[in-house]
Amino acid sequence: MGQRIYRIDHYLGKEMVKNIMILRFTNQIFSSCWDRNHISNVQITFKEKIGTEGRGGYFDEFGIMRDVMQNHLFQILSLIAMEAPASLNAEDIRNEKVKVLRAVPPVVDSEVLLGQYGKSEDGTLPAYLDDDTVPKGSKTATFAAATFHINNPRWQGVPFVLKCGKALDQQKVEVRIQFKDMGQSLFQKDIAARNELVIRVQPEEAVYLKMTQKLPGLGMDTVISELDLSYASRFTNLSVPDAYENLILDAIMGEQSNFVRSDELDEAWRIFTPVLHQIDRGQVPVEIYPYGSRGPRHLPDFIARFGFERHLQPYSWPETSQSTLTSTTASASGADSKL
Ligand SMILES: NC(=O)C1=CN([C@@H]2O[C@H](COP(=O)(O)OP(=O)(O)OC[C@H]3O[C@@H](n4cnc5c(N)ncnc54)[C@H](OP(=O)(O)O)[C@@H]3O)[C@@H](O)[C@H]2O)C=CC1
Ligand SMILES: O=C1O[C@H](COP(=O)(O)O)[C@@H](O)[C@H](O)[C@H]1O
Repeated sequence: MGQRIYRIDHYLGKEMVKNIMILRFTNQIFSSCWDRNHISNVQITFKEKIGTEGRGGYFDEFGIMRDVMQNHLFQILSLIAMEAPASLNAEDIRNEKVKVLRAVPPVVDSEVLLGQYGKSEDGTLPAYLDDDTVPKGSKTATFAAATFHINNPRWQGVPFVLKCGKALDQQKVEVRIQFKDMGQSLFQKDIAARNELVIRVQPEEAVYLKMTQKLPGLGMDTVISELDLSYASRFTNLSVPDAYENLILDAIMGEQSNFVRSDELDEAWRIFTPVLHQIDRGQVPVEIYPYGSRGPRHLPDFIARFGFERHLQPYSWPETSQSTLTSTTASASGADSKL
């Protein structure tokens, strides 16, 4: 075996990424349903509101798949999908991450959707090609969605959809685990929405579990609600360290579990390289999307193709609890609340 090198990936220093192993391996409620029998699909999403804004020269050589997906999002995928390591030792953790990546076949072009941002709908925000540092006529993707399959007993048949893009409608990084339908007819599907576990990496770290409840009142109406752990309200006297703060401390302490080992990188490149070469040769179409939108027009169809279902009932989250109960339930049911 050649000499192993270790690479920094600042996403491994983020608080909520470090929380993934704890969430998975200390909570029976999640540990026991973390598999193909319970989970329909997993979405790992990175969205930035700003475009390249003068950094296009650097970005254009690589594109969004190399810039964000192959590294940051793939590290998150490994932590979500790996088996429990034998110990918390750095090598044991990375052995499991490599093992799960070895079960992932190379991504194929028919399961990739690319986009490049154009001007905003109202024409006020610039297109990628308006960035002076971007080569004229560049076809580099600023948005990518791609689906990965893990051929092992835990994950066979569960698509992992990774999405990342610049100049979108929102700023967020999250993992959204969508559970399967209940599979019974006591309550109709339109009122028994799928459970979703959302791990919001940033901004405002949170873990929430979306679930169906009875809407308070005399009837049997339902509402999509959430079990919510928002860091800012739960841990009022603690601060969340910056990713680099965590990693610099790890480096000083000789703690290597949050650094990427070279064989993990080899596996990630094995999975990405064939399609990246096709993209570099211009063989994968790149759709223009407006600055500030959700991304390419075909995105909803793309994620639906891999099993993601939006709730049929609208969902709204009360920023402050109690006093908003009336308006939340009213908007969720679409009915006039009598509370
Ligand atoms: N603790 C907290 O701070 C909590 C905050 N909230 C907030 O409440 C809001 C709503 O919650 P959320 O769980 O996101 O619920 P939503 O019901 O809004 O679901 C969002 C999901 O639906 C997708 N989606 C959005 N629009 C479309 C569309 N037109 N077609 C297909 N898919 C679509 C999103 O994709 P994409 O990701 O690509 O946009 C995302 O995966 C969020 O702002 C959230 O942060 C909720 C619960 C707890
Ligand atoms: O490595 C990179 O990450 C940033 C996003 O990092 P974040 O900590 O702000 O989420 C991204 O903007 C940049 O293009 C990429 O090179």
